[in-house]
Amino acid sequence: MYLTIDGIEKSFKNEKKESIKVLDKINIEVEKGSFVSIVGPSGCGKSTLLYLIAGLDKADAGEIRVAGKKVVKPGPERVVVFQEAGLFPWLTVLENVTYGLKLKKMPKEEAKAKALDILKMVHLSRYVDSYPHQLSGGMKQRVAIARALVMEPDILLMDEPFSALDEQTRMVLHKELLEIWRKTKVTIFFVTHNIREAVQLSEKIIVFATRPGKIKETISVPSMKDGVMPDSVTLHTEQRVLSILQEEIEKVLKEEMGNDYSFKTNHIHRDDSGDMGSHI
Ligand SMILES: Nc1ncnc2c1ncn2[C@@H]1O[C@H](COP(=O)(O)OP(=O)(O)OP(=O)(O)O)[C@@H](O)[C@H]1O
Repeated sequence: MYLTIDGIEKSFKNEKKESIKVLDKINIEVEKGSFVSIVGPSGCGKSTLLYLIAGLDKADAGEIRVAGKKVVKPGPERVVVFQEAGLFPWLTVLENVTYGLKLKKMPKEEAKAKALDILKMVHLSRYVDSYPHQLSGGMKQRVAIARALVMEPDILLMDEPFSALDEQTRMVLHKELLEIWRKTKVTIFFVTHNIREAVQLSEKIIVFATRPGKIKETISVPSMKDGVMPDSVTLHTEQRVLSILQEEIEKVLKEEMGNDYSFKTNHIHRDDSGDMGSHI
């Protein structure tokens, strides 16, 4: 297996200094070149798991391996694309994308050629000399994806990369990300609270239970041989994920609202964008 998450556990201290278990015995195996999403209620530990894979945080127990190597610290072979593009405002698009290659001491011309190739893939060839403030949110996120891909990572970790974008831009970026994924065959681990996004993008969806976060169910998304998934398949898969999550969302609501909890299961719907409101 390309990514192996073996018995991962993680706790954090809350305001009262009590230790709260956030991730409990997480075991996941991801094949090379696959596209896996994690969905689950807000606070179930999706980002925490992603940071552990990135090496940005350390687990209390268990082990993570990517391409056979044990994860002990952050590295360019496990890049993260966050919700905020986080570009350097004083650098142009091209300079932002070549920044990591410069640190790797790649010759300037080689780095430039590589960056231009990737920028073409994300349809930003016309904007190489622009500065981040001159770009839309979607374009900034494309630069962030290009900056990650130029490092030729073993795995691309994406933490709600499109959740700040409007629906139309998100759709365009979904299409582009799938094109990139098919072209580069990069392994993608994608965290989202948007069920439809997970269904449209990934081959496998890992549904998390919450408090503590653990795997509730793993769903394979029917493959799209011609690249286009019929609406009926999307809706059916979304509905399956939603029904698995319903119990978890109710658990969160009950805990947060105590005796005031009066929701009925049929009051929990996703909105038209596939989002689940503030509880997922
Ligand atoms: N550094 C930290 N210190 C203390 N608690 C933390 C820390 N990081 C995360 N937590 C807690 O761990 C839990 C899981 O957080 P995490 O961000 O991983 O959840 P999530 O599923 O990604 O949520 P969301 O969908 O809202 O982003 C939350 O209760 C959060 O408050």
